[in-house]
Amino acid sequence: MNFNLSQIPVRTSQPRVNGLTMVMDKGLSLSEVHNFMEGCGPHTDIVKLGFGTSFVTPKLREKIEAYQTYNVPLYFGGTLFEAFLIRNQIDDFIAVCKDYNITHVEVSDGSISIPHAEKCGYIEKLTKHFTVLSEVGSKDATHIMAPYKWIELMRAELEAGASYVIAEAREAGNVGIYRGSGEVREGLVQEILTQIPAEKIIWEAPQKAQQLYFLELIDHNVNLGNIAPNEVIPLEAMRIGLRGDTFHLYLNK
Ligand SMILES: O=C(O)[C@H](CS(=O)(=O)O)OP(=O)(O)O
Repeated sequence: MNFNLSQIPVRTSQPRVNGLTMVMDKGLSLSEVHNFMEGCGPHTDIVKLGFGTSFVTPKLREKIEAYQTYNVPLYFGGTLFEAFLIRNQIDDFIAVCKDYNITHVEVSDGSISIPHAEKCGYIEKLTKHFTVLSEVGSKDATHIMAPYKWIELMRAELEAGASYVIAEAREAGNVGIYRGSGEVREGLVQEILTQIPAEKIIWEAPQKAQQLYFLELIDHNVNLGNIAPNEVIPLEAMRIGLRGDTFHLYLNK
């Protein structure tokens, strides 16, 4: 930290296993990656190259290598996994990830329907090669799942070998664990937490109010995802009580 300030809650340290900040990169250029890492590397634990952006991003290899020089694990968005899967190209997906020395993959079914046993089979298969993050929740706002179902799917995916389960929200934070307005489905979240350890869940929380909800509900070391690159430092300050929204959380009254 840059100077001494008392009553700052202790953050887990990198490489973190909880307290993760997962960032969604939707197409930063090579030089922007270097700038981003210079400014936010100590507070960025994992980077998702969003949806199919990797297919069209110029200098992809150099960009991935750049992240790797900063020791930040990265993975292709779940949509890209689904794009390979629906084209019967899962072995090509594995080959591409290996070719780029990618260590993490996301297994999701947000845009397509996969029988759950089959999804768990992909998780199992991919854990032989990579650290797997699996995602629960649909990108279709009309697809509402009961809390018991979320719990059942999350539990099965962790048992299949996923290191974390990601709770779907999309880039806007308006589906999955949120209502269309962005409001948290609080009953759902709280019920999930009765059965699934918080350290094993990455909550997609692109909006500040959503991040704040989880910081207050769990703690400052909650795993949060789909954070925009320019929101990494503000989130880090908010985690430790240095933003108005959390200012009083850690002060001895
Ligand atoms: O990166 C992806 O594939 C998508 C992007 S968004 O969240 O739908 O905007 O996310 P994912 O949660 O990884 O499926």
